[in-house]
Amino acid sequence: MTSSAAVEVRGLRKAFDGKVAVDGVELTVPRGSFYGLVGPNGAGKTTSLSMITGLLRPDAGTVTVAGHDVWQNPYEAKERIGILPEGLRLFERLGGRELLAYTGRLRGLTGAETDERADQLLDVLGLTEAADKLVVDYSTGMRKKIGLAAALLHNPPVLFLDEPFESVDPVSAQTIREVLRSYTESGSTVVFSSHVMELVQALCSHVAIMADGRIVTAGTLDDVRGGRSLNDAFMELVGSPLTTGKTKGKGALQWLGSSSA
Ligand SMILES: Nc1ncnc2c1ncn2[C@@H]1O[C@H](COP(=O)(O)OP(=O)(O)OP(=O)(O)O)[C@@H](O)[C@H]1O
Repeated sequence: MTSSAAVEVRGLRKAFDGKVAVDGVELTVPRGSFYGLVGPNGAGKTTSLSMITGLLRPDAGTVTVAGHDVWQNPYEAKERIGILPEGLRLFERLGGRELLAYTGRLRGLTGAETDERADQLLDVLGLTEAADKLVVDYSTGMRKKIGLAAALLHNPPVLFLDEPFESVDPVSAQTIREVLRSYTESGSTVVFSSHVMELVQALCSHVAIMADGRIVTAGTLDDVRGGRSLNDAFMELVGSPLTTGKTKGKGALQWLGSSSA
């Protein structure tokens, strides 16, 4: 792996019951980049991120994170990874602060270090008041935020986030953006998946567009956009079923609306 790459993915594949979900993904994520992974529903983003972070065993391919092979040397690799996965499972019967204390110890931090970092993260993410509330009683957005705090606690060099802004209120989203920006400016790397093109365009230095289990295009934001908005580039490369689907040109959905009832 080149020294400037935070993540190298080669020939990554996965099929479920014979149906290919990820079909030979190749990706190089430069160190210090803010890397967006976009693609339509079912494109294979979550499956790819799960394999890249060591949560799902690939059928084929290799992944290195910060120079460590995720599947050959999982401990070395996972020490360097922070992850906010899709459908995050949390210890529901712990309070937010307890969850961070537990995570800190799992990550090898001292109690004092964990407490200090946890206090700061709870404060910045607006969770101080809810710090002693059980996670089971958190809202969806609060769960995202406590999950993000847990992912950041050990200050990993590479952070993987699956839809980190989903269900998060605008004020918290702005805070998260600022936290992640300063995190990448200090040389750490963020890889995140999102459906919100404006957000990816505003935040990311690099983008990969994925469709049907493959990377359609990847590179710097400017290269991928090619002078257009990211949304236009996405639409051009991936297409909309209204213009490319089997009902195109046949007045798709003309029955919808103007109901007489
Ligand atoms: N555990 C599983 N068992 C069977 N099929 C699966 C499983 N996980 C994912 N798939 C299939 O793999 C394909 C890719 O799914 P994936 O969740 O990776 O897409 P995605 O790009 O993250 O989509 P979205 O944007 O909707 O979250 C889909 O066809 C999905 O049905």
